[in-house]
Amino acid sequence: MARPILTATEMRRLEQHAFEAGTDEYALMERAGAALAEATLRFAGARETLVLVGKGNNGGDGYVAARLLVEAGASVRIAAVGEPTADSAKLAAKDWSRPVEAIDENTAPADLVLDCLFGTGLTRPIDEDIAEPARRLFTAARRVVACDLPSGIESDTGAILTDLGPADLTVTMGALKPAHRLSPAMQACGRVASAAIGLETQSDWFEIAEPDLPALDAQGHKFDRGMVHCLSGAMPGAIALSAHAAARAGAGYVRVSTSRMIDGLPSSVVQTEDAGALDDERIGCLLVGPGMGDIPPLLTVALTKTHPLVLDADALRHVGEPDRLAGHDAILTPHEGEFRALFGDLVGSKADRALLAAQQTQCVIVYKGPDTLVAAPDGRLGFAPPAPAALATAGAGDVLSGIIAAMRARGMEPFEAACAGVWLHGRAAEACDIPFIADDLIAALPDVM
Ligand SMILES: NC(=O)C1=CN([C@@H]2O[C@H](COP(=O)(O)OP(=O)(O)OC[C@H]3O[C@@H](n4cnc5c(N)ncnc54)[C@H](O)[C@@H]3O)[C@@H](O)[C@H]2O)[C@@H](O)CC1
Ligand SMILES: Nc1ncnc2c1ncn2[C@@H]1O[C@H](COP(=O)(O)OP(=O)(O)O)[C@@H](O)[C@H]1O
Ligand SMILES: [K+]
Repeated sequence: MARPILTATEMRRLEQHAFEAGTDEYALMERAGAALAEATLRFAGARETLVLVGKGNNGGDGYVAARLLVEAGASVRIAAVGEPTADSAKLAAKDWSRPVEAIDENTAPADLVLDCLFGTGLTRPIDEDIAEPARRLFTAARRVVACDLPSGIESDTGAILTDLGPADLTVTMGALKPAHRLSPAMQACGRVASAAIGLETQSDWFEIAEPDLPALDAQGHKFDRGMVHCLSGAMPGAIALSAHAAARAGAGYVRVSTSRMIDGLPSSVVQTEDAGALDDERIGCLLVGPGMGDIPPLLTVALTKTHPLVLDADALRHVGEPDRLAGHDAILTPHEGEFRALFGDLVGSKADRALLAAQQTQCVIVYKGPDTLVAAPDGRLGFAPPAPAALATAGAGDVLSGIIAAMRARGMEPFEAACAGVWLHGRAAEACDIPFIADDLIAALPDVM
Protein backbone atom coordinates (compact mmCIF):
# COMPACT_ATOMS: atom_id res chain seq x y z
CA MET A 1 0.00 0.00 0.00
CA ALA A 2 1.28 3.43 -0.96
CA ARG A 3 1.59 5.63 2.13
CA PRO A 4 -0.29 8.97 1.78
CA ILE A 5 1.65 12.23 2.14
CA LEU A 6 -0.05 15.36 3.55
CA THR A 7 1.02 18.95 4.05
CA ALA A 8 0.76 20.59 7.48
CA THR A 9 -2.34 22.51 6.35
CA GLU A 10 -4.02 19.34 5.08
CA MET A 11 -3.18 17.58 8.36
CA ARG A 12 -4.80 20.39 10.32
CA ARG A 13 -7.87 20.33 8.06
CA LEU A 14 -8.18 16.57 8.54
CA GLU A 15 -7.81 16.94 12.28
CA GLN A 16 -10.50 19.67 12.30
CA HIS A 17 -12.79 17.42 10.27
CA ALA A 18 -12.35 14.62 12.79
CA PHE A 19 -13.13 16.98 15.69
CA GLU A 20 -16.30 18.21 13.93
CA ALA A 21 -17.32 14.59 13.40
CA GLY A 22 -17.07 14.02 17.14
CA THR A 23 -13.50 12.82 17.70
CA ASP A 24 -12.28 13.98 21.07
CA GLU A 25 -9.19 16.19 20.75
CA TYR A 26 -7.37 14.63 23.66
CA ALA A 27 -8.28 11.11 22.49
CA LEU A 28 -6.42 11.84 19.25
CA MET A 29 -3.34 12.93 21.18
CA GLU A 30 -3.61 9.81 23.36
CA ARG A 31 -3.50 7.70 20.22
CA ALA A 32 -0.53 9.64 18.83
CA GLY A 33 1.39 9.35 22.12
CA ALA A 34 0.58 5.66 22.40
CA ALA A 35 1.81 5.04 18.85
CA LEU A 36 4.99 6.95 19.63
CA ALA A 37 5.62 4.96 22.82
CA GLU A 38 4.92 1.66 21.09
CA ALA A 39 7.23 2.38 18.15
CA THR A 40 9.94 3.59 20.54
CA LEU A 41 9.73 0.41 22.64
CA ARG A 42 9.84 -1.75 19.52
CA PHE A 43 12.85 0.16 18.21
CA ALA A 44 14.91 0.69 21.37
CA GLY A 45 13.26 -1.21 24.22
CA ALA A 46 12.51 0.22 27.68
CA ARG A 47 15.67 2.14 28.51
CA GLU A 48 16.86 5.36 30.10
CA THR A 49 14.91 8.00 28.21
CA LEU A 50 14.84 11.78 28.06
CA VAL A 51 11.73 13.27 26.44
CA LEU A 52 12.26 16.80 25.13
CA VAL A 53 8.89 18.56 24.88
CA GLY A 54 7.80 21.81 23.24
CA LYS A 55 4.74 23.88 24.12
CA GLY A 56 2.50 22.67 21.29
CA ASN A 57 0.82 19.40 20.37
CA ASN A 58 4.10 17.77 19.40
CA GLY A 59 5.11 18.26 23.03
CA GLY A 60 1.68 16.93 24.06
CA ASP A 61 2.37 13.68 22.22
CA GLY A 62 5.61 13.57 24.21
CA TYR A 63 3.91 13.83 27.63
CA VAL A 64 1.59 10.95 26.69
CA ALA A 65 4.43 8.80 25.37
CA ALA A 66 6.55 9.52 28.48
CA ARG A 67 3.76 8.29 30.79
CA LEU A 68 3.30 5.10 28.75
CA LEU A 69 7.04 4.44 28.62
CA VAL A 70 7.16 4.64 32.44
CA GLU A 71 4.27 2.14 32.57
CA ALA A 72 6.34 -0.12 30.28
CA GLY A 73 9.21 -0.03 32.75
CA ALA A 74 11.52 2.60 31.25
CA SER A 75 13.26 5.20 33.38
CA VAL A 76 11.97 8.48 31.94
CA ARG A 77 12.67 12.18 32.48
CA ILE A 78 10.97 15.08 30.75
CA ALA A 79 12.68 18.36 29.89
CA ALA A 80 10.42 21.11 28.57
CA VAL A 81 10.76 24.37 26.65
CA GLY A 82 8.10 25.83 28.98
CA GLU A 83 4.48 25.41 30.07
CA PRO A 84 2.31 23.86 27.34
CA THR A 85 0.08 26.29 25.44
CA ALA A 86 -1.98 23.92 23.26
CA ASP A 87 -5.18 22.70 25.02
CA SER A 88 -4.61 18.96 24.55
CA ALA A 89 -0.97 19.35 25.53
CA LYS A 90 -2.07 20.98 28.80
CA LEU A 91 -4.22 17.92 29.55
CA ALA A 92 -1.38 15.58 28.65
CA ALA A 93 0.99 17.50 30.94
CA LYS A 94 -1.53 17.19 33.81
CA ASP A 95 -1.41 13.41 33.46
CA TRP A 96 2.37 13.49 34.02
CA SER A 97 2.76 13.41 37.78
CA ARG A 98 6.57 13.53 37.95
CA PRO A 99 8.88 16.57 37.83
CA VAL A 100 9.58 18.45 34.60
CA GLU A 101 13.09 19.79 34.04
CA ALA A 102 14.15 22.78 31.96
CA ILE A 103 16.10 22.42 28.73
CA ASP A 104 19.35 24.25 29.26
CA GLU A 105 23.09 23.70 29.62
CA ASN A 106 22.53 21.68 32.81
CA THR A 107 20.08 19.13 31.36
CA ALA A 108 21.68 15.72 31.85
CA PRO A 109 21.94 13.47 28.79
CA ALA A 110 20.25 10.07 28.43
CA ASP A 111 20.67 6.91 26.43
CA LEU A 112 17.56 7.59 24.35
CA VAL A 113 16.22 11.02 23.40
CA LEU A 114 12.60 11.36 22.35
CA ASP A 115 12.36 14.55 20.30
CA CYS A 116 8.92 16.13 20.83
CA LEU A 117 9.99 19.78 20.56
CA PHE A 118 8.36 20.79 17.26
CA GLY A 119 6.40 18.96 14.58
CA THR A 120 4.28 20.31 11.75
CA GLY A 121 3.82 23.61 13.60
CA LEU A 122 7.42 24.81 13.14
CA THR A 123 7.46 28.09 11.22
CA ARG A 124 10.88 29.58 11.95
CA PRO A 125 14.34 28.54 13.16
CA ILE A 126 14.53 27.32 16.76
CA ASP A 127 16.05 29.83 19.18
CA GLU A 128 19.63 28.90 20.06
CA ASP A 129 18.90 28.83 23.82
CA ILE A 130 16.86 25.68 23.08
CA ALA A 131 18.69 24.46 19.97
CA GLU A 132 22.13 24.47 21.57
CA PRO A 133 21.31 22.18 24.55
CA ALA A 134 19.06 20.03 22.34
CA ARG A 135 21.94 19.51 19.89
CA ARG A 136 24.20 18.48 22.77
CA LEU A 137 21.60 16.01 24.08
CA PHE A 138 21.03 14.53 20.60
CA THR A 139 24.76 13.98 20.18
CA ALA A 140 25.14 12.39 23.61
CA ALA A 141 22.26 9.95 23.10
CA ARG A 142 22.76 6.47 21.70
CA ARG A 143 19.42 6.73 19.87
CA VAL A 144 17.15 9.60 18.87
CA VAL A 145 13.49 9.01 18.08
CA ALA A 146 11.55 11.94 16.59
CA CYS A 147 7.85 12.52 17.07
CA ASP A 148 6.25 13.23 13.68
CA LEU A 149 9.28 15.15 12.36
CA PRO A 150 12.78 15.80 13.67
CA SER A 151 12.53 19.26 15.26
CA GLY A 152 13.91 22.05 13.09
CA ILE A 153 12.52 20.62 9.86
CA GLU A 154 9.98 22.49 7.77
CA SER A 155 7.20 20.02 7.12
CA ASP A 156 6.14 21.04 3.61
CA THR A 157 9.45 21.97 1.97
CA GLY A 158 11.96 19.57 3.50
CA ALA A 159 14.19 22.51 4.49
CA ILE A 160 16.23 22.22 7.69
CA LEU A 161 15.60 25.52 9.48
CA THR A 162 17.65 24.43 12.50
CA ASP A 163 19.96 21.42 12.48
CA LEU A 164 19.83 19.46 15.75
CA GLY A 165 21.35 16.32 14.25
CA PRO A 166 19.73 13.29 12.66
CA ALA A 167 17.10 11.01 14.20
CA ASP A 168 17.42 7.24 13.99
CA LEU A 169 13.67 6.77 13.80
CA THR A 170 10.84 9.16 13.02
CA VAL A 171 7.32 8.13 13.98
CA THR A 172 4.94 10.03 11.73
CA MET A 173 1.37 10.68 12.86
CA GLY A 174 -1.53 9.89 10.55
CA ALA A 175 0.35 10.34 7.27
CA LEU A 176 3.82 11.03 5.96
CA LYS A 177 4.67 14.69 5.46
CA PRO A 178 6.53 15.99 2.36
CA ALA A 179 9.68 16.56 4.45
CA HIS A 180 9.99 12.81 5.12
CA ARG A 181 10.69 12.35 1.43
CA LEU A 182 12.32 15.65 0.41
CA SER A 183 16.01 16.51 0.72
CA PRO A 184 17.75 17.57 2.84
CA ALA A 185 15.20 16.74 5.57
CA MET A 186 14.66 13.13 4.50
CA GLN A 187 18.27 12.27 5.29
CA ALA A 188 17.73 13.52 8.86
CA CYS A 189 14.65 11.36 9.54
CA GLY A 190 16.25 7.93 9.80
CA ARG A 191 13.70 5.17 9.40
CA VAL A 192 10.17 6.51 9.01
CA ALA A 193 7.44 4.51 10.76
CA SER A 194 3.80 5.43 10.12
CA ALA A 195 1.41 5.53 13.06
CA ALA A 196 -2.28 5.14 12.26
CA ILE A 197 -4.15 7.44 14.65
CA GLY A 198 -7.64 6.97 13.24
CA LEU A 199 -7.67 9.86 10.76
CA GLU A 200 -9.03 9.25 7.24
CA THR A 201 -5.92 10.06 5.23
CA GLN A 202 -6.44 10.10 1.50
CA SER A 203 -4.24 12.11 -0.79
CA ASP A 204 -3.11 12.58 -4.37
CA TRP A 205 0.37 12.70 -2.87
CA PHE A 206 1.92 9.44 -1.74
CA GLU A 207 5.11 7.47 -1.30
CA ILE A 208 5.71 5.33 -4.38
CA ALA A 209 5.15 1.66 -3.55
CA GLU A 210 5.88 -1.62 -5.31
CA PRO A 211 4.13 -1.53 -8.70
CA ASP A 212 1.62 -3.97 -10.13
CA LEU A 213 3.42 -4.88 -13.33
CA PRO A 214 1.34 -5.92 -16.34
CA ALA A 215 0.68 -9.65 -16.31
CA LEU A 216 2.34 -11.74 -18.97
CA ASP A 217 -0.26 -12.99 -21.44
CA ALA A 218 0.26 -16.75 -21.73
CA GLN A 219 -0.66 -16.58 -25.41
CA GLY A 220 1.06 -13.27 -26.13
CA HIS A 221 3.88 -12.60 -28.55
CA LYS A 222 6.89 -10.33 -28.20
CA PHE A 223 5.13 -7.20 -29.44
CA ASP A 224 2.38 -7.67 -26.85
CA ARG A 225 5.12 -7.23 -24.24
CA GLY A 226 5.99 -3.82 -25.60
CA MET A 227 8.33 -2.44 -28.20
CA VAL A 228 10.79 0.26 -27.20
CA HIS A 229 12.54 2.22 -29.92
CA CYS A 230 15.60 4.28 -28.93
CA LEU A 231 17.34 7.04 -30.88
CA SER A 232 21.11 7.01 -30.67
CA GLY A 233 23.20 10.20 -30.87
CA ALA A 234 26.70 11.50 -30.31
CA MET A 235 27.52 9.17 -27.36
CA PRO A 236 26.01 5.75 -28.09
CA GLY A 237 27.12 4.23 -24.78
CA ALA A 238 24.35 6.08 -22.98
CA ILE A 239 21.54 4.88 -25.23
CA ALA A 240 23.05 1.38 -25.03
CA LEU A 241 22.49 1.49 -21.26
CA SER A 242 18.88 2.63 -21.78
CA ALA A 243 18.14 0.02 -24.43
CA HIS A 244 19.69 -2.77 -22.40
CA ALA A 245 17.74 -1.67 -19.31
CA ALA A 246 14.49 -1.57 -21.31
CA ALA A 247 15.06 -5.15 -22.46
CA ARG A 248 15.84 -6.35 -18.92
CA ALA A 249 12.77 -4.49 -17.62
CA GLY A 250 10.62 -6.76 -19.72
CA ALA A 251 10.06 -4.98 -23.03
CA GLY A 252 9.44 -7.69 -25.62
CA TYR A 253 11.41 -5.98 -28.38
CA VAL A 254 14.01 -3.23 -28.13
CA ARG A 255 15.43 -1.48 -31.15
CA VAL A 256 17.99 1.33 -31.57
CA SER A 257 18.24 3.66 -34.56
CA THR A 258 21.93 4.24 -35.18
CA SER A 259 24.20 5.08 -38.07
CA ARG A 260 27.06 2.97 -36.66
CA MET A 261 27.17 -0.34 -34.80
CA ILE A 262 27.11 0.12 -31.03
CA ASP A 263 29.47 -2.21 -29.16
CA GLY A 264 28.47 -4.04 -26.03
CA LEU A 265 24.73 -4.21 -26.60
CA PRO A 266 23.13 -7.62 -26.12
CA SER A 267 22.50 -9.30 -29.49
CA SER A 268 18.79 -9.33 -28.64
CA VAL A 269 18.67 -5.54 -28.99
CA VAL A 270 18.15 -4.77 -32.68
CA GLN A 271 20.26 -2.04 -34.27
CA THR A 272 18.93 -0.40 -37.42
CA GLU A 273 19.93 2.35 -39.86
CA ASP A 274 16.47 2.39 -41.44
CA ALA A 275 14.87 5.81 -40.86
CA GLY A 276 11.50 4.29 -41.76
CA ALA A 277 11.67 2.03 -38.70
CA LEU A 278 10.38 5.00 -36.70
CA ASP A 279 7.01 4.83 -38.44
CA ASP A 280 6.38 1.35 -37.10
CA GLU A 281 2.97 1.41 -35.44
CA ARG A 282 4.02 -1.33 -33.06
CA ILE A 283 6.35 1.05 -31.21
CA GLY A 284 4.96 1.36 -27.69
CA CYS A 285 7.49 3.93 -26.54
CA LEU A 286 10.10 6.07 -28.25
CA LEU A 287 13.08 7.07 -26.11
CA VAL A 288 15.36 9.96 -26.99
CA GLY A 289 17.96 11.92 -25.11
CA PRO A 290 20.58 9.69 -23.47
CA GLY A 291 23.84 10.35 -25.31
CA MET A 292 22.00 12.47 -27.89
CA GLY A 293 24.54 15.28 -27.62
CA ASP A 294 24.13 18.40 -29.69
CA ILE A 295 21.94 16.91 -32.42
CA PRO A 296 18.58 18.73 -32.04
CA PRO A 297 17.04 17.13 -35.18
CA LEU A 298 16.79 13.87 -33.22
CA LEU A 299 14.32 15.52 -30.86
CA THR A 300 12.51 17.21 -33.73
CA VAL A 301 12.01 13.86 -35.45
CA ALA A 302 10.71 12.30 -32.24
CA LEU A 303 8.21 15.13 -31.81
CA THR A 304 6.81 14.59 -35.31
CA LYS A 305 5.78 11.04 -34.32
CA THR A 306 2.70 10.14 -32.31
CA HIS A 307 4.27 7.34 -30.25
CA PRO A 308 4.36 7.68 -26.46
CA LEU A 309 7.66 9.36 -25.61
CA VAL A 310 10.30 9.32 -22.92
CA LEU A 311 12.50 12.42 -23.15
CA ASP A 312 15.67 12.37 -21.11
CA ALA A 313 19.06 14.07 -20.79
CA ASP A 314 20.17 16.13 -23.83
CA ALA A 315 16.70 16.00 -25.39
CA LEU A 316 15.44 18.05 -22.46
CA ARG A 317 18.06 20.73 -23.06
CA HIS A 318 16.91 21.10 -26.67
CA VAL A 319 13.16 21.42 -26.04
CA GLY A 320 13.39 25.22 -25.71
CA GLU A 321 9.95 26.41 -24.67
CA PRO A 322 7.96 23.91 -22.56
CA ASP A 323 4.89 24.78 -24.72
CA ARG A 324 6.52 22.84 -27.53
CA LEU A 325 5.53 19.64 -25.73
CA ALA A 326 1.81 20.47 -25.68
CA GLY A 327 -0.26 17.61 -27.03
CA HIS A 328 2.53 15.05 -26.72
CA ASP A 329 2.14 11.89 -24.70
CA ALA A 330 5.51 12.27 -22.99
CA ILE A 331 7.35 11.44 -19.80
CA LEU A 332 10.23 13.84 -19.02
CA THR A 333 13.04 12.73 -16.72
CA PRO A 334 15.13 15.81 -15.78
CA HIS A 335 17.73 16.02 -13.05
CA GLU A 336 18.07 19.39 -11.30
CA GLY A 337 20.21 21.00 -14.04
CA GLU A 338 17.96 19.83 -16.86
CA PHE A 339 14.89 20.89 -14.92
CA ARG A 340 16.22 24.43 -14.51
CA ALA A 341 17.32 24.62 -18.13
CA LEU A 342 13.81 23.70 -19.29
CA PHE A 343 11.58 25.38 -16.72
CA GLY A 344 13.75 28.22 -15.36
CA ASP A 345 13.47 29.18 -11.70
CA LEU A 346 9.99 28.06 -10.69
CA VAL A 347 8.97 29.06 -7.17
CA GLY A 348 8.01 26.84 -4.25
CA SER A 349 9.16 23.54 -2.83
CA LYS A 350 10.45 20.77 -5.06
CA ALA A 351 6.95 19.27 -4.90
CA ASP A 352 5.39 22.57 -6.03
CA ARG A 353 7.91 22.93 -8.85
CA ALA A 354 7.38 19.39 -10.10
CA LEU A 355 3.61 19.92 -10.26
CA LEU A 356 3.96 23.31 -11.98
CA ALA A 357 6.18 21.72 -14.63
CA ALA A 358 3.67 18.91 -15.18
CA GLN A 359 0.85 21.43 -15.56
CA GLN A 360 2.87 23.61 -17.93
CA THR A 361 3.77 20.76 -20.27
CA GLN A 362 0.77 18.48 -19.63
CA CYS A 363 3.41 15.76 -19.41
CA VAL A 364 4.53 13.46 -16.59
CA ILE A 365 7.67 14.82 -14.93
CA VAL A 366 10.21 12.59 -13.19
CA TYR A 367 12.17 15.21 -11.24
CA LYS A 368 15.28 13.24 -10.23
CA GLY A 369 17.70 13.57 -7.37
CA PRO A 370 18.16 12.02 -3.94
CA ASP A 371 14.45 12.86 -3.55
CA THR A 372 12.96 11.86 -6.90
CA LEU A 373 9.37 13.00 -7.54
CA VAL A 374 6.90 11.88 -10.20
CA ALA A 375 4.33 14.56 -11.03
CA ALA A 376 1.23 14.24 -13.21
CA PRO A 377 -0.68 17.14 -14.81
CA ASP A 378 -3.79 16.15 -12.82
CA GLY A 379 -2.03 16.82 -9.49
CA ARG A 380 -0.92 13.33 -8.52
CA LEU A 381 2.54 13.34 -6.97
CA GLY A 382 4.63 10.28 -6.16
CA PHE A 383 7.59 10.61 -3.77
CA ALA A 384 10.32 7.98 -4.22
CA PRO A 385 11.28 5.96 -1.15
CA PRO A 386 14.94 6.56 -0.23
CA ALA A 387 17.44 4.97 -2.60
CA PRO A 388 21.20 4.47 -2.15
CA ALA A 389 23.27 7.61 -2.71
CA ALA A 390 25.59 5.41 -4.80
CA LEU A 391 23.04 5.98 -7.58
CA ALA A 392 24.87 9.24 -8.23
CA THR A 393 26.99 7.50 -10.86
CA ALA A 394 27.32 8.08 -14.59
CA GLY A 395 24.61 6.36 -16.59
CA ALA A 396 22.22 5.65 -13.71
CA GLY A 397 19.75 8.08 -15.30
CA ASP A 398 20.05 6.36 -18.68
CA VAL A 399 19.11 3.09 -17.01
CA LEU A 400 16.10 4.75 -15.37
CA SER A 401 14.76 6.18 -18.64
CA GLY A 402 15.14 2.76 -20.27
CA ILE A 403 13.16 1.07 -17.49
CA ILE A 404 10.42 3.71 -17.70
CA ALA A 405 10.24 3.31 -21.49
CA ALA A 406 9.78 -0.44 -21.02
CA MET A 407 6.94 0.10 -18.51
CA ARG A 408 5.24 2.52 -20.90
CA ALA A 409 5.65 0.17 -23.86
CA ARG A 410 4.24 -2.65 -21.78
CA GLY A 411 1.00 -0.69 -21.60
CA MET A 412 1.20 1.15 -18.29
CA GLU A 413 -0.19 4.70 -18.21
CA PRO A 414 2.50 7.44 -18.17
CA PHE A 415 2.26 8.29 -14.46
CA GLU A 416 2.12 4.63 -13.37
CA ALA A 417 4.96 3.72 -15.75
CA ALA A 418 7.14 6.49 -14.34
CA CYS A 419 6.40 5.54 -10.72
CA ALA A 420 7.08 1.87 -11.46
CA GLY A 421 10.38 2.75 -13.13
CA VAL A 422 11.53 4.89 -10.22
CA TRP A 423 10.63 2.18 -7.71
CA LEU A 424 12.38 -0.63 -9.63
CA HIS A 425 15.46 1.55 -10.21
CA GLY A 426 15.79 2.28 -6.48
CA ARG A 427 15.31 -1.37 -5.50
CA ALA A 428 17.83 -2.51 -8.14
CA ALA A 429 20.32 -0.11 -6.56
CA GLU A 430 19.62 -1.63 -3.15
CA ALA A 431 20.27 -5.08 -4.58
CA CYS A 432 23.75 -4.07 -5.83
CA ASP A 433 26.98 -4.14 -3.86
CA ILE A 434 28.34 -0.66 -3.26
CA PRO A 435 30.05 0.89 -5.13
CA PHE A 436 28.23 -0.14 -8.29
CA ILE A 437 28.19 1.12 -11.85
CA ALA A 438 25.13 1.75 -13.99
CA ASP A 439 25.60 -1.57 -15.83
CA ASP A 440 25.22 -3.40 -12.50
CA LEU A 441 21.77 -1.88 -12.02
CA ILE A 442 20.62 -3.57 -15.22
CA ALA A 443 21.94 -6.93 -14.08
CA ALA A 444 20.09 -6.53 -10.77
CA LEU A 445 16.70 -5.81 -12.37
CA PRO A 446 15.53 -9.44 -12.58
CA ASP A 447 16.08 -9.74 -8.80
CA VAL A 448 13.60 -6.97 -8.03
CA MET A 449 10.88 -7.63 -10.62
N1 LIG B 1 -2.57 17.60 13.20
C1 LIG B 1 -2.86 16.37 13.55
O1 LIG B 1 -3.63 15.74 12.91
C2 LIG B 1 -2.23 15.80 14.78
C3 LIG B 1 -1.13 16.43 15.36
N2 LIG B 1 -0.47 15.91 16.38
C4 LIG B 1 0.81 16.47 16.79
O2 LIG B 1 0.77 17.86 16.79
C5 LIG B 1 1.90 18.38 16.11
C6 LIG B 1 1.59 19.75 15.61
O3 LIG B 1 1.29 20.50 16.77
P1 LIG B 1 1.22 22.08 16.77
O4 LIG B 1 0.42 22.53 15.62
O5 LIG B 1 0.76 22.44 18.12
O6 LIG B 1 2.69 22.56 16.50
P2 LIG B 1 4.10 22.17 17.16
O7 LIG B 1 3.93 21.40 18.40
O8 LIG B 1 4.92 21.59 16.09
O9 LIG B 1 4.66 23.62 17.48
C7 LIG B 1 4.03 24.38 18.49
C8 LIG B 1 3.95 25.85 18.19
O10 LIG B 1 5.21 26.44 18.30
C9 LIG B 1 5.22 27.68 17.61
N3 LIG B 1 6.48 27.75 16.88
C10 LIG B 1 6.73 27.45 15.58
N4 LIG B 1 8.04 27.57 15.31
C11 LIG B 1 8.64 27.93 16.48
C12 LIG B 1 9.98 28.20 16.85
N5 LIG B 1 10.97 28.09 15.96
N6 LIG B 1 10.23 28.54 18.12
C13 LIG B 1 9.26 28.65 19.02
N7 LIG B 1 7.97 28.41 18.74
C14 LIG B 1 7.65 28.05 17.48
C15 LIG B 1 4.03 27.67 16.71
O11 LIG B 1 3.11 28.61 17.18
C16 LIG B 1 3.49 26.25 16.82
O12 LIG B 1 2.12 26.15 16.68
C17 LIG B 1 2.19 17.33 15.06
O13 LIG B 1 3.49 17.41 14.57
C18 LIG B 1 1.91 16.06 15.85
O14 LIG B 1 3.05 15.67 16.59
C19 LIG B 1 -0.92 14.71 17.10
O15 LIG B 1 -0.99 15.01 18.44
C20 LIG B 1 -2.29 14.25 16.71
C21 LIG B 1 -2.76 14.54 15.34
N1 LIG C 1 22.33 11.22 -3.67
C1 LIG C 1 21.47 10.42 -4.33
N2 LIG C 1 20.75 9.49 -3.66
C2 LIG C 1 19.91 8.66 -4.32
N3 LIG C 1 19.70 8.70 -5.66
C3 LIG C 1 20.38 9.60 -6.38
C4 LIG C 1 21.29 10.51 -5.76
N4 LIG C 1 21.82 11.29 -6.74
C5 LIG C 1 21.27 10.89 -7.90
N5 LIG C 1 20.40 9.88 -7.71
C6 LIG C 1 19.62 9.17 -8.75
O1 LIG C 1 20.55 8.66 -9.70
C7 LIG C 1 20.09 8.88 -11.03
C8 LIG C 1 21.09 9.79 -11.74
O2 LIG C 1 20.57 10.21 -12.96
P1 LIG C 1 21.26 11.34 -13.85
O3 LIG C 1 21.56 12.52 -12.98
O4 LIG C 1 20.42 11.54 -15.04
O5 LIG C 1 22.65 10.68 -14.22
P2 LIG C 1 23.27 10.29 -15.64
O6 LIG C 1 22.97 11.42 -16.55
O7 LIG C 1 24.73 10.12 -15.39
O8 LIG C 1 22.64 9.01 -16.06
C9 LIG C 1 18.68 9.45 -10.88
O9 LIG C 1 17.74 8.39 -10.92
C10 LIG C 1 18.71 10.10 -9.51
O10 LIG C 1 17.43 10.14 -8.92
K1 LIG D 1 9.64 16.43 16.79
